[in-house]
Amino acid sequence: MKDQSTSTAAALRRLWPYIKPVRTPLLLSMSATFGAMLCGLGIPLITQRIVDGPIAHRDLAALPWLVLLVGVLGCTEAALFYTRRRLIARPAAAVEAHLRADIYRKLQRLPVSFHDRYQSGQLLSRASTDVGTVRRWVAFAVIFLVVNTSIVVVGIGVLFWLAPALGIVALCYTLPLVLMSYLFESRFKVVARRAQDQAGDLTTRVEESVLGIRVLKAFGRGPELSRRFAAEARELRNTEMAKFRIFALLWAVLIVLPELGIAGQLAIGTIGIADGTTTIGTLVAAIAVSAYLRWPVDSIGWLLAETNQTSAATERIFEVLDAPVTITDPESPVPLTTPVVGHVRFEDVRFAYPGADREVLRGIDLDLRPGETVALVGSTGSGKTTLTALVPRLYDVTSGRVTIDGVDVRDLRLDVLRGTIGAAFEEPVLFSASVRENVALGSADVDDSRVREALRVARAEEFVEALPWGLETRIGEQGMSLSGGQRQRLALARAVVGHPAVLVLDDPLSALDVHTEAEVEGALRRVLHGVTALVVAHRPSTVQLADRVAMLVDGRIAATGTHRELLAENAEYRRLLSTMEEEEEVAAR
Ligand SMILES: Nc1ncnc2c1ncn2[C@@H]1O[C@H](COP(=O)(O)OP(=O)(O)OP(=O)(O)O)[C@@H](O)[C@H]1O
Repeated sequence: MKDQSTSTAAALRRLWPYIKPVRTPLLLSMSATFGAMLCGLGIPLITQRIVDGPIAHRDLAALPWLVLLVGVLGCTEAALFYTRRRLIARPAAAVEAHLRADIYRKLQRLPVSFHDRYQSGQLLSRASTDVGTVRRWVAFAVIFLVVNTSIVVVGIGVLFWLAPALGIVALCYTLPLVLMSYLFESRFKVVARRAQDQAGDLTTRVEESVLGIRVLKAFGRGPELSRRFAAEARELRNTEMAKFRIFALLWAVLIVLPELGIAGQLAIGTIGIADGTTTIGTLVAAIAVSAYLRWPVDSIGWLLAETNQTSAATERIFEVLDAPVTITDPESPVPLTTPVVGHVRFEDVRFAYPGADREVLRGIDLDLRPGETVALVGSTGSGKTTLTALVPRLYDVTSGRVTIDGVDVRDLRLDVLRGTIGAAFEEPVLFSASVRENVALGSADVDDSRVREALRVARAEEFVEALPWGLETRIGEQGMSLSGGQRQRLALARAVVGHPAVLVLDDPLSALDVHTEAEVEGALRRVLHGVTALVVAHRPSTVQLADRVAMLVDGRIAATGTHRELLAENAEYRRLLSTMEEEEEVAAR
């Protein structure tokens, strides 16, 4: 139990940098709550005075003052509770906003290898559900945990002051109750974490199904996926049920023990009255105090469970915030001489994905002369995409180096490197934003004329102008649907908008029909003009656009040369090309 409370406390301590800036309103809110609860606790004591004074002596002289005092205490209690709410809203929202911003910023900085490891649903639930859990804890649970525990201590002190025997009875049920709630909350923490993970998995499943709805429909996999989803949802339900069972047991204990305690106090108090050692007013006050303490005592178990859930959420949030950012700016960046020439070299480059025991690239030497377009071909899984990803440092080489104009890409500031390179990927991702924003994403500080120029180069200007709001038309998931070719051309425009010296393109012609391919090919021809480009080619037509071809076999460059040279001299290249042609024919059918 000790270990667990230590780890809960350690996890929650991590929140201190977020809570520190709002500690003053938080403490004021806590004090207001404590003051309000003290007012509530004062009312039974006045009741004692009324019972033992005006009622016992049938003398109403003091009654108006005592009643007025009850009224004043009641109003103060209400005013303080109001103040608590007013004070806490802003700091709790600030903690939530600060955490969320940090997670988002960190997710942007984390390398692609981190995102490979985590499912997007898991990350989404950390940035939304877990952060929400922390906000609720700051706004409510932590305040009431401190205040209610203090009020229980003060209340039991009052009972001892009224009649020690009644105080002992209260202690007898309060201590086991707190102990039991500790036991239950430790079980609850494990189940709560499992439920959070399962909810994350379920979110991923929904997200994937929505994003891949075309594939699922095309292959008629909907019913099967629904069955799998139902099975996972059932698992989550079972975990939630286990959570509720633990909670139900906790509540049963929370109810039965105080009731038994009040029964004991009634018995002992009544005997005291019969003996003349206690007054009726004292017994009434003691029962009222015990009744008033019911909620604070009952709530401790629940608040501890909330605290545990928050600690689990905090651990998950910090798994992201603590993840190492492995691809960073160098300590002493080397500048690129301007204008950038765009001479790209791969020198004995080796690469293995993190955690993989097999190297994907095993000693790549490739020289891309300034302004040259090199097509990268190779059988599926030979490492073409991986090789292109090393240029903008989406991954870092395991050994060897990639240079631009003689400078190792790891010695360049990341913004300089990525400003020098334009990239487009096999799947042209569009964001829910206007055409202009989607294209301008390719470079910082581009104006409309640059966006239009990029659209012109990528042969996208005409269809963009035909969109209902032109450049302002919202596209992406929540906007207008575009055809495959239109998406590819926007992705190309995005790649060239910053006038990059180097382009890395992961087959921008794949997955296009013949007509669209011709359109994008035209665009590509213009895009490639005057820049150094490394283009992954899955189709013979892409190969034709290149000055030179490099063939990847088994993690090494097996041959380089012009398309004609390789066709004439290299049997393996001929074989590869005919496979590519066959695949293209199958795709066209
Ligand atoms: N994120 C990743 N983590 C671990 N292994 C990966 C990752 N991405 C790719 N791989 C593996 O690295 C190898 C090379 O993949 P890569 O995508 O670079 O090949 P490719 O030549 O571009 O293939 P294709 O022509 O099918 O697009 C494959 O065996 C693949 O399974």
